[in-house]
Amino acid sequence: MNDRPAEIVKFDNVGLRYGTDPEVLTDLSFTLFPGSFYFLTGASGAGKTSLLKLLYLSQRPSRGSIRMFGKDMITLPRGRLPDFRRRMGVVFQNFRLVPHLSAFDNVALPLRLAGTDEAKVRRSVTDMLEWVGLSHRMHAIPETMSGGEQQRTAIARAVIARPQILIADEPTGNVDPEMALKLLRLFEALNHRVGTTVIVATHDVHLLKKVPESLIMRLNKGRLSDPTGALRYPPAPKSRPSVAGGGMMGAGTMGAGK
Ligand SMILES: Nc1ncnc2c1ncn2[C@@H]1O[C@H](COP(=O)(O)OP(=O)(O)OP(=O)(O)O)[C@@H](O)[C@H]1O
Repeated sequence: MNDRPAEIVKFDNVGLRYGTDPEVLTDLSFTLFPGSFYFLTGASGAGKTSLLKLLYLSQRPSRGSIRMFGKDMITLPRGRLPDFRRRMGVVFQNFRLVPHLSAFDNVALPLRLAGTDEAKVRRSVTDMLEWVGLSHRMHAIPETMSGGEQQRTAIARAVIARPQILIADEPTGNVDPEMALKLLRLFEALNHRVGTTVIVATHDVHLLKKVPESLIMRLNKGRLSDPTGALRYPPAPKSRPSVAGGGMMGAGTMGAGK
């Protein structure tokens, strides 16, 4: 009935150093549960981006154990990484949109890479761009788009393939407070309606209050300030209504536009 693992991420005594430098992440042990909403916070240089890189598998830890989706990521052969990356949506701090592709083609990328039928790609991407309030900008290339439009395109691309986990690095760093709130509502909608686990790194403490049910992980110089991991931990994931049929694609707008 439910093929999701009880936990989506489990770190045990993870450490990370770059080259021969001192560790930038030390003794990280925590669990992320499916369907929960996490903020990762801490001062600049605390290690937020480094922790997210471990999560989206672009960096291997120097020590410790990382399990994701019920599998050991440390011993996973490199060739299997793409399978696992496909389950993740990543919003990078600097968007990383493909500069010569339109908003439409950027958002379509994950579906096309997965070999999705083109008619379905067209339908899904059109729906998704509507969902993020960008129908009128679908043919625009990134350099002609505002920061907020690029950010929403990046978010649409991250969620189009309905990832099991959304990993977002300072996703509101480049937009005004009104847009920041709008984007946060998009993440909440994804979390509520699709059941995606969300982790958002931010140093903006005001954002934390905007999602009352979120769980807060605080990094301090590479350590989680609560040694047990995420603060205000849930004993178990909250149950979410199951998503039938089109799920997010069929959900119409989710408050992204106005
Ligand atoms: N590729 C790298 N090589 C060497 N050191 C690095 C590398 N990436 C990050 N660091 C160092 O690791 C530490 C943590 O950096 P990280 O970018 O993870 O922090 P952060 O909390 O995301 O900071 P910010 O909020 O400013 O983005 C910093 O001291 C940084 O200089």
